[in-house]
Amino acid sequence: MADPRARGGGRPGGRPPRRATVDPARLAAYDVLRAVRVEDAYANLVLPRVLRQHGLTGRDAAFTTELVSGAVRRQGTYDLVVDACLAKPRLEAKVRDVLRLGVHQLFAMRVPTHAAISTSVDLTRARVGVGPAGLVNAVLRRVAETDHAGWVRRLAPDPGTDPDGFSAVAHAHPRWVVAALREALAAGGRGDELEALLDADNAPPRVVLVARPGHAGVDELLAAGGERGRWSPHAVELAGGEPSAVSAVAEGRAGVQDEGSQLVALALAAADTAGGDERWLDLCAGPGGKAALLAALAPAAGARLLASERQPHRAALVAHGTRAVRDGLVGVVAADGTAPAWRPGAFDRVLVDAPCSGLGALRRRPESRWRRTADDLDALVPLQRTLLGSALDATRPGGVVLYATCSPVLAETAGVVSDVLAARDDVRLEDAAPLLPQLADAAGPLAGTLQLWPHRHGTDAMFLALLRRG
Ligand SMILES: C[S@@+](CC[C@H](N)C(=O)[O-])C[C@H]1O[C@@H](n2cnc3c(N)ncnc32)[C@H](O)[C@@H]1O
Repeated sequence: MADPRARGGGRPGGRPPRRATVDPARLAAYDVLRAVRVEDAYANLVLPRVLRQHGLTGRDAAFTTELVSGAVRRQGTYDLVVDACLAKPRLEAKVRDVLRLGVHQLFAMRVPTHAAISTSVDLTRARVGVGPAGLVNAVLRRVAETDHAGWVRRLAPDPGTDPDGFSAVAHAHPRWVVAALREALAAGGRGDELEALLDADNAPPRVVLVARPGHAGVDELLAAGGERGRWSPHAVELAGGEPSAVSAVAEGRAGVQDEGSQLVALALAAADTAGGDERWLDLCAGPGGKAALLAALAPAAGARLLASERQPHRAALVAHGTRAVRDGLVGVVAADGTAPAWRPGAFDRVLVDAPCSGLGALRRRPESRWRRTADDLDALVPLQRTLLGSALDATRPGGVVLYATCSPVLAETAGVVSDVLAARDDVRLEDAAPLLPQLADAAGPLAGTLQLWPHRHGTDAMFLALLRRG
């Protein structure tokens, strides 16, 4: 990753100037971390705005993006390292932000040690004040005495006696997340893949576009520079650049969508529905990626989609995201899926892309692993059960419901499906594998369900279960 200071900011011989001004790439990175901390912002949402404010493009924008993503994603481990270098454990939050950015440059960005330290000191002066500059200098000098692996050896528990504790430090995931992912992998017979999964969570995902059928073709997207996706016939992995610069994306005929999410919509559309097939429902549609793909697919089946979402502002996002595929839409409504406004049995096929912990999408949401807690499941799982039950009620006999989560956590996947099946005698679980014959190695925790994995499929860890009303 190119360091902006390496291009004209330093003196010949590599020594940094004593009174350098801070480069905009690092100022921008700090500003994003501050927004994440103070405003509870999502790094990936706030980043484009901050890049624009600082006039950053190309390699400088890429530097800032990696700096932010890495520092936020690995903050748990970086904080341990920083704390081990402090005489007193208390640290002002602003200073911690600067140190997280400094540590990421030292450990993961191949920024020369002197540049990582001196720019962090300058950043402290510029954004925090002169006072803590000496502390930042001293801490980063200590951090730089050994590399990431050395610090993990020094700080992590023994992997033999505490494997989850070791992985939590080595791969910067909260311990409860490590335990939940280990359990989910083991349920599919993949207990030995934990390290690979945690590594994949720490690698920034490539940007994948979807060409919405009938409105854009894959060839049109390939012309923008990229290659075909691995699993979805509508996917193109963008080689680089801003997706919104692709005209089909700007016009809503294409969109940014992980292949796992594309497969969820494709699986629902591929299911056999004995009898009529005109009325499709997306019960939890916001912000609308899957609704847009379903609405693009529906006309070919002679169907139209109702997109429903509880939160009005997210329903508005669905309306915007589906503007180019309106011929496949009945409409977009803001409605609580647990108290439906439609009559029972009104739909032929229904998607429940349930609100979930999101632990399958950690690659693209750097801060989310540190915000979620195990207690979140206490509210999510009952809601997921209710939404799935409500979706089944909305489906006519013979129709299908696809239940999906962007989480592999067993309570949210196998647990919810098993509970709902046990509570009803008018539903059966069917084999979802034939819906996506191109997919390999995706057996889920219950027979017939599918589980995608970032380290295996290069997608988010989507879970899919196909249920049919009897
Ligand atoms: C995982 S997201 C759906 C993502 C969406 N399918 C897509 O592809 O863009 C879950 C959504 O469910 C919504 N939601 C939460 N509770 C709901 C409820 N009771 N009824 C309907 N939607 C709900 C959330 O606001 C959120 O937008």
